[in-house]
Amino acid sequence: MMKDKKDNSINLVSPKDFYGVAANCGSSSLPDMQNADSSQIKGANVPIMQVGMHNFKLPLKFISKDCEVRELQASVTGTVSLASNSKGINMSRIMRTFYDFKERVFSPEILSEILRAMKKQVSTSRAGIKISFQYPMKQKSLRSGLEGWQYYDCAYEARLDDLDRLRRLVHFDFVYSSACPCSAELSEHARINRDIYCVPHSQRSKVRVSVELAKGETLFIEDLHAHCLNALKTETQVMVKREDEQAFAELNGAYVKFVEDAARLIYAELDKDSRIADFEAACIHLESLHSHNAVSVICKGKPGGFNASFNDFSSLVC
Ligand SMILES: Nc1nc2c(ncn2[C@@H]2O[C@H](COP(=O)(O)OP(=O)(O)OP(=O)(O)O)[C@@H](O)[C@H]2O)c(=O)[nH]1
Repeated sequence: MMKDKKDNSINLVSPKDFYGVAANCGSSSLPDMQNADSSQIKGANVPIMQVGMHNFKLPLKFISKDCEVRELQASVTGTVSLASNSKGINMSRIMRTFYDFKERVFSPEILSEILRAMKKQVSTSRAGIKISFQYPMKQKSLRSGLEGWQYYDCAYEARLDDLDRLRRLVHFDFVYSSACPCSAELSEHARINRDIYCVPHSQRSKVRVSVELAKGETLFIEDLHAHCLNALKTETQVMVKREDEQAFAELNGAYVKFVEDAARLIYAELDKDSRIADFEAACIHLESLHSHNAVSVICKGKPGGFNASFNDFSSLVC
């Protein structure tokens, strides 16, 4: 629809003309504000650390440890650096570059190819990408022999810096039950000394494990799940009959844990895996005793790696 300047009437552009105009224009003859000269920069003419797209969604293929390919919904965030004197980036090129890979099977390995293509297409010195997805795994019940699907919040992340150094990270959330060791002791004390029956407090808890892969190494989601289960034992259950519930109660009795214990148990597990160059684990226990949560963060402490910078845990609440 175009406004006729003379008599203020509105000219309706016919569909033929509309597409004709569009076909003749092409984006090359359209204004290109993102590539305007530095006189068009508003505010301070300084570099920008990250600029790009957050949370665009598309179906992607992921491969399991037993080589099964699954199509899952993914949410992608891709950003690049922007130098001073540059007004803006060609924003669509981040998504268009990513779409060039959309038929590929995704694992941490492919991210470096995508980042190199992003740096080239957007002519930038740094690039970063994070692909978040929910990964399904079958969980066997503790005693009844049944099974059910459990979904895990995961993400593959990678960054390519100015010197083309690559960091590849895998993030994995593991939800578990934490029975309090102090409450367990106090309950036993009341039973033995005053014949009082008590139930120690326990609560749903979560650990977000972020691991940096060693150069040339890979890790499957199933590997991180195995590490968390070996460390914490009391994963929340899917298919539960009474015999499974009794088994779960026994498991919690055998593996009581403070939020400090959870962090150190995960540390001990991840520290053994040579495929992991660095890691951070953030734990949150949604306390049923308190009106607040108990939290902890632990990291391997590789120089220049995760430094357990202050975590406000807001993104961790189950
Ligand atoms: N840089 C930038 N672009 C934005 C922003 N918000 C919306 N856009 C739009 O992103 C759209 C796509 O940008 P481009 O990738 O440059 O589109 P294009 O110029 O047709 O793509 P090329 O042909 O690759 O140059 C443009 O219409 C921008 O106006 C923003 O905050 N920053």
